[in-house]
Amino acid sequence: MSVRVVARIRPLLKNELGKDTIVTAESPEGENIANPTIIRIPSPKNDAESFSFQFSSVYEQQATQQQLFDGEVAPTVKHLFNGGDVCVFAYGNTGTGKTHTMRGGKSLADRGMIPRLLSSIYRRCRKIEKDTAGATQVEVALEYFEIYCDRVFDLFEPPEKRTPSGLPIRDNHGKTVIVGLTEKPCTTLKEFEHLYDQANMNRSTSATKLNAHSSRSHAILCVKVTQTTETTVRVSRASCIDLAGSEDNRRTDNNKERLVESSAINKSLFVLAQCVEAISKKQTRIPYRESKMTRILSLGQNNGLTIMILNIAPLRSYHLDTLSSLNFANRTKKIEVCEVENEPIYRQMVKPLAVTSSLGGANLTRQPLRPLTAAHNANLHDRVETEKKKTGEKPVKAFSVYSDTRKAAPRTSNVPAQNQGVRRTETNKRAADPGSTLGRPPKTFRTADSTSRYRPAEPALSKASIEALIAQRIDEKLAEKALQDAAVPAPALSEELQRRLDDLEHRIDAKDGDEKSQGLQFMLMAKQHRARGEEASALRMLQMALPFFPGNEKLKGKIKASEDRIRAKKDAERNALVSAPVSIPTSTVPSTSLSMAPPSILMAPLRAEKKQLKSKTAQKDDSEDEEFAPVVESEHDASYASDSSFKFKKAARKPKKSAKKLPIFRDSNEEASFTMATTQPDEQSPRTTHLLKIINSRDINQIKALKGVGTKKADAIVGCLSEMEVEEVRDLESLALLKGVGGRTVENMRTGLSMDYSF
Ligand SMILES: Nc1ncnc2c1ncn2[C@@H]1O[C@H](COP(=O)(O)OP(=O)(O)OP(=O)(O)O)[C@@H](O)[C@H]1O
Repeated sequence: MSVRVVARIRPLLKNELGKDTIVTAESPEGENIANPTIIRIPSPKNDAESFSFQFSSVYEQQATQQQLFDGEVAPTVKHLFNGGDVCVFAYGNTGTGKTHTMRGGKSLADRGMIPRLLSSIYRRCRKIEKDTAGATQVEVALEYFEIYCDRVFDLFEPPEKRTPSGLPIRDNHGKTVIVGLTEKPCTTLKEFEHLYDQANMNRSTSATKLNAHSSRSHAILCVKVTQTTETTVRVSRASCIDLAGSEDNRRTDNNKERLVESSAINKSLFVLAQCVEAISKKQTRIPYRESKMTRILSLGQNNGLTIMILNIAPLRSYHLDTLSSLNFANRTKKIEVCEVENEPIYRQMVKPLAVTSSLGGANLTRQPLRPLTAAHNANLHDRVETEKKKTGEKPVKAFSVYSDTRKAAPRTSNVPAQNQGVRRTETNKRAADPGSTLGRPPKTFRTADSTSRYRPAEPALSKASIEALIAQRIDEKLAEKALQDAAVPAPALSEELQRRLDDLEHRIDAKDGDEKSQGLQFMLMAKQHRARGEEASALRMLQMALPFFPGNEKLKGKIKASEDRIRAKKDAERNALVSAPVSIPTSTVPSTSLSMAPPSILMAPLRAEKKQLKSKTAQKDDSEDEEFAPVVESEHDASYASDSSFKFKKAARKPKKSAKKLPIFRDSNEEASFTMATTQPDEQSPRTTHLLKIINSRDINQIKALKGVGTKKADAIVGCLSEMEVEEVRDLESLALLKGVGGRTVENMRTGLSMDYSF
C-alpha cells in the first residue's frame, strides 16, 4: 500500500483576486473531467513548456471541505474501526491552506478534516454500541502536541507549564516515545471541540508577510480508539498532522525570531524531504534522526493508511515553491506502507484494562514493524517500471490505490473559480511563547508515534513479534554498518577537510542546546553535503545557518561562493545542452533548476538530469571536486574559525580516525600479487573476472550465492550499483568501495569461488 497523495488547490483570497494564476487541474484524456487527477504548471523558465503531476485525486479551488472529507478521509473510518491505523497529513508552503484543511473554520461548512473525522468517529461509536446492545464499548482518547523549533510541547498543557527544552523523546525498541505526554479521554464531540479549541490556543502561531495566522510549528493530533468486548480489546489510532509550511525567507521579511522559527521549520521539512527521497530510493539509511519531526513521524514505517494532502496556492508568486512541493509529493507517492490491522487482545490473556485510563492501551502488543527499505515488492515495482520504459510500454502509476476501490466524491464545477471561502476569522491562534519556563511533574511514558507505540510495561511478545523485532534489529545493524562503510572518507574528501568537519562537530557538541549550536549544525550539514558533492543542499544549509549569525560576512561570502559555483555549473550544463539539444517533453516531472532557484526548489531531486548531460559535464564535475578539496575549504574554514562572531571554545580534538586503507587482493592463480589500484581488466585473474561478471550481472540470486554475501548484502550491492548509475564494476577496488562491501568481503567472495567455472 502506498501513501495516497491528493492535491488541493486553494481559492484566491480577497487580496489576491485578479492576480495571475498558473496552476490548473486536468483529467487524463478520456476520463471524467469532474474528477481531475493531474496538476499542470508551466515551467518557470518558459511558459510554453509545462509540467504535469499525477495524483490520486485533485481538488480544485471550489472544492468544499465536505467534498474533500467524503472523498478522502471518511472512507478511512471503517479501516480505523476494523483495527487499522490511519494517518492524514497536510503538506505545503506557508499560506497554502494546510490549517484550513485540517482544522478549518468555525462554521459547519468550514469545519476541517479533523473535526469531521472526530464527528464520524463518535457517530460510529454510538452505532456500534447500539448495534451490539452495549456489548461493545468504544472509548476515544486524545494526545495533541506540537513540534516547535525542534522541541516537543504538549498542547493540552498551557504554555506556562512548558519547559524550555520541551518534552524529552526517547527510543524504545526502535520506536520513538515522547515522555510525559497527556492523554485525554474524550467521550463526546462537544467535549472534543472544547478540548481542541483550548489546545489550539496553545499552538505557536504568528503573523508573517505571507500568512496573517502562520503556524510556526507542526501540530500532531493522535486519536486513540479502544473497542472493548467481553473477550477482546482492540486499539487503533488516527493521526492528523498539520505541518508548518516551508518558507522562502526572501519573500517573508521575517524578523530574527521568525527567521529562527522559519529555519527550524525549513530544516525539519528538508529532512522530511530527504527521508522521503531515501525511502523512495530504497536506501538503507533513512535520516530520521536528523530532526525530531521525522523521528516522531517515522513516515513510511507506520502500518496503516496514510493520506497526504498537498496544499497548493494557484498564484504565480508561489511558482517555484509549488514546483518544489509537487516534486516532494511525487516522491512521497513511492513510499510503500504495510497495511496491518492491530490484532485484538484477548482479555482473559491479559489483565483487564481500565479503558477510561489514559494508559488504556499500555499493555497492548503492537504489530511488528516492517522496514520498508527491505520491501522487495517496492524494488520489483521499480524494476518492472524500468523494463516497461525500455520496451516503450506506458508506465503504470507509481502509486497504488486502496483495495476497497473508492472514488472521490463527485465535485460540482459550476461554482465560480474565485475565492468562495471567507478569510478565517478565528482568533484562537496566538503568538509563540518560547520563553515560558515553568516545569511540570513528569508523567507516565506515553508514545507519540502516530500509529504505533510502545509502553513501558509490555506483555510477553509473541514468537512472530520477536522474530520481526530481531529482523528489524538486524536490518538496523546492517544499515548502521553500511553507513559506517559509506562514511569512510571518499577519495575527494581530504584529511584536512575531515579534520575540520570533526572540529566543527566538537564545537557543536560543546554548545549543545544553544541557539548558535543550531546554526553550527546547519554549517556542519552544509559541509557534509558539500563533501558529498551536493552543492545545492549545501547552499540550502548555509542559508538556514544565516539567521543564527546575522550579518556575518564570512557566511554571506560562503553563500555567495556556493551560489556562484551552482550558477557556473548550470551555465556549463546549459552550454553543453546548447551544443547537444535535448527535447524536453511538456509532460514530465521537472528537472531541478538551480541557477535562479530559491532554496525550496533546490530541494528538488537532481536525478532528473539527463544522463547525456552527465557524461558531458563529467569533466567539469571532476574539476569541481578538486576545487572542493583542501585549498578552497581551508581558506574558508580558517577564516571561520578565527571569526569573532563565532564564540566557541576550541574543543579537544577527537583522535583522527585512520583513513580506510585500500584493500589488497591476491589472485592466487597468478604469481604476482598487486594492489587494486594497479589491477587492470586485462591483468585480472579468471577468478576476479568471474567475480566481477557475477556482480555486474546484477542478478541477486547469483550475487547472494557468493561467499559471505546474504540476500541483504546482495540487495544492497545491486541497489548501490543502480543508485550510482555505475554501468560496470571494473576492478576489485571499486567493488570494495561499494556501500556495505569492504576489502574482507571482496576477498571472501573471491576465495569462495570455485575455479571450475567456464567462460
Ligand atoms: N480552501 C480554502 N477555502 C477558503 N479559504 C482558504 C482555503 N484554504 C486556505 N484558505 C485561507 O487561506 C489563508 C491561509 O491558509 P492557512 O492558514 O490554512 O495556511 P497554512 O498553509 O496553514 O499556512 P502556514 O503554514 O503559514 O500555517 C487563510 O486565511 C485561510 O482561511
